[in-house]
Amino acid sequence: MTDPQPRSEKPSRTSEPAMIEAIGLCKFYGAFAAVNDVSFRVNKGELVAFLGPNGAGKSTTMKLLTGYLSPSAGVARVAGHDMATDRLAGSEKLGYLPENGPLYPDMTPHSLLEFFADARGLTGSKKKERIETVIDLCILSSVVYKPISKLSKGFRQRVGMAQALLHEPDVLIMDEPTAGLDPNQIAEVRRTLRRISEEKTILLSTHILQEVEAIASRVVMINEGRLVYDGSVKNLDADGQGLDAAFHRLTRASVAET
Ligand SMILES: Nc1ncnc2c1ncn2[C@@H]1O[C@H](COP(=O)(O)OP(=O)(O)OP(=O)(O)O)[C@@H](O)[C@H]1O
Repeated sequence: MTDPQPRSEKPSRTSEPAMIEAIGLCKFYGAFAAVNDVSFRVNKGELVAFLGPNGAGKSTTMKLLTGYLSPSAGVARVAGHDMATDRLAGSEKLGYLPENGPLYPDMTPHSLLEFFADARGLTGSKKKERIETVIDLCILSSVVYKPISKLSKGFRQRVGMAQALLHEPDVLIMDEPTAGLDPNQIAEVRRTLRRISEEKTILLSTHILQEVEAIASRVVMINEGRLVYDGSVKNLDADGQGLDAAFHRLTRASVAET
């Protein structure tokens, strides 16, 4: 089988420590491999886009990295902590925005943030200050006392982001933070991401290739559970045909071989 991986360019921050590491990660459901021997790292300060078609295994990989699922084989590390054996320590450094945003639709953004602040052990003035900071950062002040169930998808995503940022994590893993948003909301989420990416290490999955060009420094791509690209955005489009064409080529490779 030919190797469709043009891993031709080194990430720009190779000297920085790895904050997210997937090492030979596998997740099997019966005989089906949702994630198959996936290895990559995200170094401190990088914003890496995680791409792949529907069903490629992005959410499963992210759940393995966050310790939400345990791997069938391999190791997931966040800030050096093995998420299978040292999840609590890793979780202190990690903010996670799951695919469908925050739960608890009957709560308001404020009560949800209070709930998570309590769960994170934040108290007193620190708790108040962190809640105010993430409300400002994610531009939530106009909806802070409305039930989450009544908020637009864009605001719900931002509530999820605020929750993920509450404990000042160094690392963010975000599963499709712009899914289902209109162009204005996407622009707003992008601005928020740019603001926070100055200080954080971020892995985010997306289907939107323009998103990648707009915000990411590097791309990791999977297809049918396997890594098919790990390199710069620039190199992904080395032949000048555009990112759509590159995505198509890389994610059709294994289909063509079967
Ligand atoms: N609990 C499960 N049991 C069996 N199969 C599963 C389970 N969870 C996921 N899968 C399968 O694993 C594969 C990868 O799913 P995953 O949700 O990780 O893909 P994805 O890349 O995030 O897709 P999308 O872009 O549509 O969200 C899919 O074929 C999915 O049906």
